[in-house]
Amino acid sequence: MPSLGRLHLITDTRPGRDSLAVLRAVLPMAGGELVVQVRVEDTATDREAYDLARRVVALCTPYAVTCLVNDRLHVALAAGAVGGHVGADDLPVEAARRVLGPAAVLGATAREPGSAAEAVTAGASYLGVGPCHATTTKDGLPPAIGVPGIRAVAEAVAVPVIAIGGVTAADVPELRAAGAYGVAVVGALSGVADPARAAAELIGALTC
Ligand SMILES: Cc1ncc(COP(=O)(O)OP(=O)(O)O)c(N)n1
Ligand SMILES: Cc1nc(C(=O)O)sc1CCOP(=O)(O)O
Ligand SMILES: [Mg+2]
Repeated sequence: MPSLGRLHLITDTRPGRDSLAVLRAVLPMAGGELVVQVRVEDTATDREAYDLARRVVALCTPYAVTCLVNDRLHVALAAGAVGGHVGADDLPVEAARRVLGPAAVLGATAREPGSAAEAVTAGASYLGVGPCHATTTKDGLPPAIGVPGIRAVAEAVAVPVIAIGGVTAADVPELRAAGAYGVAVVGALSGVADPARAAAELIGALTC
């Protein structure tokens, strides 16, 4: 598996957001620490997901930035992404690994140590763990697990733990101390006045 970046930028396709503008701003300063996850609303068509993923892959390739696709692994393969991310409502991790193949990056969502260990056994190369804090970006999430919840999972697995859910640069020192390898964010980069500066702050905190 290619080495994994520590800052995962998840595309924000909510109305009024411009995920490609955010990406264009962040890419030139992010270097190898950036991973971009193409995530579209459940109501988006596969064609819309594919078109966005193709554009994201095209933007990421000159910077050698890893591009993943959330949920829709056929879109990941078709668009030339390096891998995908699955959760409880998506293909099981073991099936996702079969679809993507042994070399792909495969992320899985885990919210507690037991399912985290199972996901790793089934073939996950990293875990997205959360929600760390409350967030308005996504509906229907369980209660926040906080830094202790992130620590519990990080102590249970040997793959990178990516903390997600309401994460900001200010949270990063505590998350790293708890064993998180990196963070995945939507709001901390989308909808801020200066995404490049926000990304620099996050990467600085993740790599110091
Ligand atoms: C890095 C990362 N962690 C968790 C998630 C959430 O995935 P999932 O539980 O499948 O929910 P959706 O994102 O599909 O709504 C993620 N996407 N990325
Ligand atoms: C897409 C997603 N999944 C989560 C989970 O806990 O599974 S939290 C989340 C949204 C993350 O956005 P923000 O950084 O704006 O809080
Ligand atoms: Mg999912």
